Amino acid sequence: MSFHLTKQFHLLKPFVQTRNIWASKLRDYQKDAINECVDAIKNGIMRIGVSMATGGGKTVVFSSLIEKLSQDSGKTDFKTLVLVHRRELAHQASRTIKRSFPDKIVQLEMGNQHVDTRQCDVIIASVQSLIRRMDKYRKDDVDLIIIDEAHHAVAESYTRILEHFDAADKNTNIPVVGFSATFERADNKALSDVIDKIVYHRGMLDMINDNWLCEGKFTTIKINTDLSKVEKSSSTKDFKINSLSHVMNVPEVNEMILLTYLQKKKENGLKSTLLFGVDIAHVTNLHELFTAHGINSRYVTSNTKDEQRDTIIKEFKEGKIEVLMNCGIFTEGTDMPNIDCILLCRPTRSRSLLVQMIGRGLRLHHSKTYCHIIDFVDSSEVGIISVPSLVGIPKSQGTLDENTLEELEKIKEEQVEAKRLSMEQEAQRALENQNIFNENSAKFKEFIANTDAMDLTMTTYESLSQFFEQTNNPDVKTLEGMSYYGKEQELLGGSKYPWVKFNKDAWALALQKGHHLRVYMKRVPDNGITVAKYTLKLYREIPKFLRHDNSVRYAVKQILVSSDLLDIVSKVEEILSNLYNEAFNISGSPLTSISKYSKWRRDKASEKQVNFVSRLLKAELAKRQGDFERIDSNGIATYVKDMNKGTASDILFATSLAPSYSLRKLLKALDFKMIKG
Ligand SMILES: Nc1ncnc2c1ncn2[C@@H]1O[C@H](COP(=O)(O)OP(=O)(O)OP(=O)(O)O)[C@@H](O)[C@H]1O
Repeated sequence: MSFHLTKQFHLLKPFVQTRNIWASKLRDYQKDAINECVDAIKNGIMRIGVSMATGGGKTVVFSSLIEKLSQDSGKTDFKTLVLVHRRELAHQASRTIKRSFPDKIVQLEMGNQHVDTRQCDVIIASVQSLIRRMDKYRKDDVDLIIIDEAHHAVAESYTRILEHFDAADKNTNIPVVGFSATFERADNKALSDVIDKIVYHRGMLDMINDNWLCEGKFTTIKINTDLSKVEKSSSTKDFKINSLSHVMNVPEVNEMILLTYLQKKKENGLKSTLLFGVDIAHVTNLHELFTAHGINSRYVTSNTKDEQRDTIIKEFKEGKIEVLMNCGIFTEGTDMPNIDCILLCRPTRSRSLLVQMIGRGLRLHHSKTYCHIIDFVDSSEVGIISVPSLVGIPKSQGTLDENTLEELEKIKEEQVEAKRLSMEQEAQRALENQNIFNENSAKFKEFIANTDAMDLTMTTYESLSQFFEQTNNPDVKTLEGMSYYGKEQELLGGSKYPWVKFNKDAWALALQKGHHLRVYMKRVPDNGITVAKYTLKLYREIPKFLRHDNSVRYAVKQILVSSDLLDIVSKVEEILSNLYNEAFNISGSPLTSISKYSKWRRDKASEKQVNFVSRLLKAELAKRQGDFERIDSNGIATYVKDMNKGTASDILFATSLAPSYSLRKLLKALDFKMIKG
């Protein structure tokens, strides 16, 4: 009985308005959608999808598509199966087809209604009923299958039905056309088991811009709940209703919903509000609360009898009910265009559910300019599809208040732009860092090469007098016969460079950018006597981004070991001139800048330095109260007040290497000074 369109697709003609009473009224985009379907089928793409925002008139479109394909088939007994998954959708489809094509025989396969296959043009079947009555149908009984709200079509029951009619794969001979507002969020892989191509898409914003849908104003209200612990269903991944109800159906949240409604009603003169609650208990509690505050509200749940439900819907449409509450009933296929406010009190992780809920309010109606959509979101927003996330705003920046979809799109664009900018900046920074890295590692390599070279080209002074001649050190003669300590004081402490003693047998000289030289003295036995052995080391501070391990701050290079401090000192001279001229790429004669006699060192210490040194000294004094007799915080204050920049930077440098030693020494010196008066 089935008419195999694939064999006759060339017979399909572009859609033209025919005898249907709606045809003259079909909107342009609806005609386009029909033509796209016809074209695809003509080209042998038999399992197709039409994506159209809620309220776009999918029922109207598929009614006309049925008529079109039926006419083109030339068959007098062309039969269409429309698959729906809920009562409202079945009735809506039935109404629309009958109204559009009054001479078509439309029958329902649902509940206690049964189709007479011999004399029916359109079978509207609820999936749940049809699956139990499949024996009644032969596989070629139908010529076209329409799936309403096709994002559900991946469910097993749909597949079984499609298999029964030999329409479960792309080689099907009969077209399968799915309609949905939310294809994009369905599991693509799974959806592709049922649909091969989405041939037409028209989104919510396009429809609003073209005035086919009413503008929404979105407000988010943060409520003090934590949904992160709410259990999730393993199949739908949405919150489990029981668990969600525990968190949402609490007096504080319900009161917040009431107060928000009252406030918005006052501001906007709301007349017809649709509220989505979590479960029957939630809706009942809210109903009680709203009624107690004089609000004319009713509710519909799965327990409400069909007749009663129809009466409530009728009264609501007539404006007799202010707030209509429901849980899971009015999500799809509800056509109540007068809705001017939606209270989303049922947080969801399902994008399609949110789209469907919002869609109820966006139908055009003479009584409203906007539909106010109020979204109650928890503070964590973990995985919740809230209104901002719906339009691609990852996480709402604060809350929304009366934002239109267009504004939300702008917010999204701004965020995308900000993200793009920050990515660009990051890329730029990364590039700069890379350059610095390259430059630094080049410098570092060069530096290492230079220090190696220095080692090789090091001038070894044959004698002290040769050193004195070459360094013009006037103090030379007094060194003879001095103790280690005396020599150190003379050659390092008395040097023209600001060496600091940062530990008992250790001195350091700051170079630049954290790089410094250190001289360590070790007493070693030599032919029965103890002699000093000095080691000169270069500490090169590793740039932070080059550090593999945060505890390793310096690259250390041993430069010279000698028992003669003068060797060390002359080597230092050489290193300094090499370093400052080459490795650090400083032109001119920068050596004076680290000289103890540089002018900058005599300037008064900055306030920051004064405060910092003062804090360090006071903290050290507090730790070692008993060690000093006279020095106190007043003494410290007097000392730091007159401190110059050179001294301050020496103290800070020494304490950066060994925090306590130099502070203790300084306190001791100050204490001594105080005793002396
Ligand atoms: N061409 C048209 N002329 C007049 N009214 C139309 C037209 N198309 C759609 N409508 C009306 O727009 C409303 C929404 O249509 P319909 O219910 O078919 O949309 P839908 O896309 O199926 O929505 P939902 O996804 O919410 O079920 C209905 O009231 C319908 O009568």
